[in-house]
Amino acid sequence: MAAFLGFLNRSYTALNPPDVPRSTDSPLIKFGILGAAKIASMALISPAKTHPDVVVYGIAARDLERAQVFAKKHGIEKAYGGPDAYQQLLDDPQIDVVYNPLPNGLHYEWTMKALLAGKHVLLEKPAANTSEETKHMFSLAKEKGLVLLEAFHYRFHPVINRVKQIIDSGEIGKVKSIEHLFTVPTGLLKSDDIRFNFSLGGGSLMDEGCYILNCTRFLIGSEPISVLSASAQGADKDPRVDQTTTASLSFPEDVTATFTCSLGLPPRFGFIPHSLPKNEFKIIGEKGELFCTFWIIPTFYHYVEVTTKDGDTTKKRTEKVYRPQDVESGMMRNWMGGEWWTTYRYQLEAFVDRLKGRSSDIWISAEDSIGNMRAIEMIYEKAGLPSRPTSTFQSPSKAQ
Ligand SMILES: NC(=O)C1=CN([C@@H]2O[C@H](COP(=O)(O)OP(=O)(O)OC[C@H]3O[C@@H](n4cnc5c(N)ncnc54)[C@H](OP(=O)(O)O)[C@@H]3O)[C@@H](O)[C@H]2O)C=CC1
Ligand SMILES: O=C1OC[C@@H](O)[C@H](O)[C@H]1O
Repeated sequence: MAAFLGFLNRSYTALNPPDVPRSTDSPLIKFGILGAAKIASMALISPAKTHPDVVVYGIAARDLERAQVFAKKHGIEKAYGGPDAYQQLLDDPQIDVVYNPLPNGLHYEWTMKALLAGKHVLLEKPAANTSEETKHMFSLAKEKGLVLLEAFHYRFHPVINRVKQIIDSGEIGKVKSIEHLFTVPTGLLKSDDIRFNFSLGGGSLMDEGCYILNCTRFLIGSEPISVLSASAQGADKDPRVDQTTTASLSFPEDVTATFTCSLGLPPRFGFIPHSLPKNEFKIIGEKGELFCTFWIIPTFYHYVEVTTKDGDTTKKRTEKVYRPQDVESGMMRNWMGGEWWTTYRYQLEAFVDRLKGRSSDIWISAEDSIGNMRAIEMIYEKAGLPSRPTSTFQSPSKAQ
């Protein structure tokens, strides 16, 4: 009962966060959003309400009415609409930071344009369609002295840092393998969803696989050496779009990572439907195992189960980690946070810290983002699928 009430309390507050007073010490950091994307509310607008230094100031949509409706709904001051709306938002001197939740295939063009306009960028995952594009974006950000972050929000939540801490402590022994599942049942996503559009950077590997690869590389602490096997089931409308991908990767020190990601997992035995999305991993070590579920939305629900064997004795314990202080000693010692803080709220805290020149020890570096896209490309190649198309945008910048 207490657990259920805790779940209700956390979920309610996470979805209806208290509006905190704006800071009067320094000018507010003004965010502008490119596109009235579904994820914008959860990933930025809601977290911004509880950050005293931040305001979401502008929204640009291809359709003016859409921008205005979105602005009214979320209390956003400025709405840009029409074919030039995105560039108009970038040209607004009031805006300090651009949030880019456009379809993956447009990440590169609009992040480059935002950086060229002198804006910091919070960029949705995956960073771009290719690793080359990812490299160019980070080179330009560096050249301009701007903050660019690929929004792998889960990395800023205490639970994944606690998992990393358990692994690094040696409690389950040397890691031998890691198995991931990140799937949604068939029918949850409509066939016209951007995730099924090849030129917009669709595919399960781009959408959910990018998280799996980022998490695996983080937990193992190295880059994959090779792809041992990879197979993809193409979507009905376009076989180049992987509806489901299964792959196995080899990492240094004989670690193997296996995963399945899916934008619509077909029914078991052809007729028993999967009712729930899955988001979980199991790490097998020489002395035990660690299982973690719903690491992508841990505020709402998750648990970590650690099983260790000592001779004939098996010990099992379950942890739930919502607060920075639950990550014993180290990494999150000085972090703000709370049980209802979402992954996105923790991410915004770290992003603003960077903008203010305070470097947090949890971050997604340029190398991390580039390495992730490389891993995606390696898997597509092994599965016999093309990488998602390169953008036609030509950057005038020398930082290539
Ligand atoms: N961090 C997270 O937890 C999540 C991240 N994402 C990522 O965020 C991004 C957006 O996802 P999501 O919010 O689900 O997507 P939506 O389809 O809701 O939003 C995409 C936006 O892109 C704009 N757009 C511009 N050009 C096109 C085009 N040719 N076709 C379609 N849309 C276009 C539209 O803006 P306009 O209003 O101008 O028409 C639209 O609002 C993706 O990169 C995805 O991977 C998605 C979900 C969760
Ligand atoms: O970023 C995301 O997180 C959750 C997924 O189910 C979704 O498709 C993806 O875009």
